[in-house]
Amino acid sequence: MTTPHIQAKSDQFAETCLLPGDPLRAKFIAENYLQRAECITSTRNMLGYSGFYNQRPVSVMGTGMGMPSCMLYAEELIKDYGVKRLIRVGSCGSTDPEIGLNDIVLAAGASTDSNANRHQFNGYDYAAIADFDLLSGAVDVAKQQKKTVKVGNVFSTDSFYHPNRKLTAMLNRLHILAVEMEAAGLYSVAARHRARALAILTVSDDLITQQHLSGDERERSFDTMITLALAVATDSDG
Ligand SMILES: O=P(O)(O)O[C@H]1O[C@H](CO)[C@@H](O)[C@H]1O
Ligand SMILES: O=c1cc[nH]c(=O)[nH]1
Repeated sequence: MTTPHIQAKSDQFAETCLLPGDPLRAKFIAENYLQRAECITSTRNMLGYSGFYNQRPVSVMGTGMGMPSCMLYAEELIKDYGVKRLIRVGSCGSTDPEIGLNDIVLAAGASTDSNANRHQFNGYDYAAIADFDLLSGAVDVAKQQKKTVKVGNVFSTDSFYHPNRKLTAMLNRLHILAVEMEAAGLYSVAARHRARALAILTVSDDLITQQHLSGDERERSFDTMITLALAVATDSDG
């Protein structure tokens, strides 16, 4: 069975899927990290692949930018393709002076300026949180791999170019570590379907010092995050 947005056959996705916003980052991961990777969907150029890492099946698919796009793909992957673990591998802007370019943030929770979760929750405020097992698994794997990660709250925004000029300072006051555009929506979709989700993020923009990675680096670097996420994805306890 296909969906309007995914042309893969129903059995072609692994139970664990990495989800970068950028479909070309999905291609980069598939071609450089997976064994026997096969492109299984390209509808709207939203590339998705399945292959193996450490002999275990894993998929990777782009979600596009922003919550509406990410939530749509997450919903179809879970409901129509049986994906059970969704690990976002995204870029983010750091809002904490202790966190700089290329640092890794694990989004334990995701605050938001979006109404996307209120639509599902009668207008109430939903506390969007990562799956605890995936999160604690990622912390353990990071320790094994001797990688430093920061764990905390992030801010999922609908506006990359945010109208609030004081946003960074406001988020820092509430100890929010970074800004991105999908985690809050991904977490609510996963929770609604009793799937597991975690956002692992790499800092591409230091919003305090105004240092930025290039577009090419956002597509083709991030080895620290990718190898962490793949180890979590293929963890035998998963
Ligand atoms: O690098 P990705 O995963 O796309 O994530 C971040 O980058 C995009 C904005 O440049 C948004 O999707 C944001 O969440
Ligand atoms: O949403 C995002 C992603 C990367 N960098 C940002 O500043 N914001």
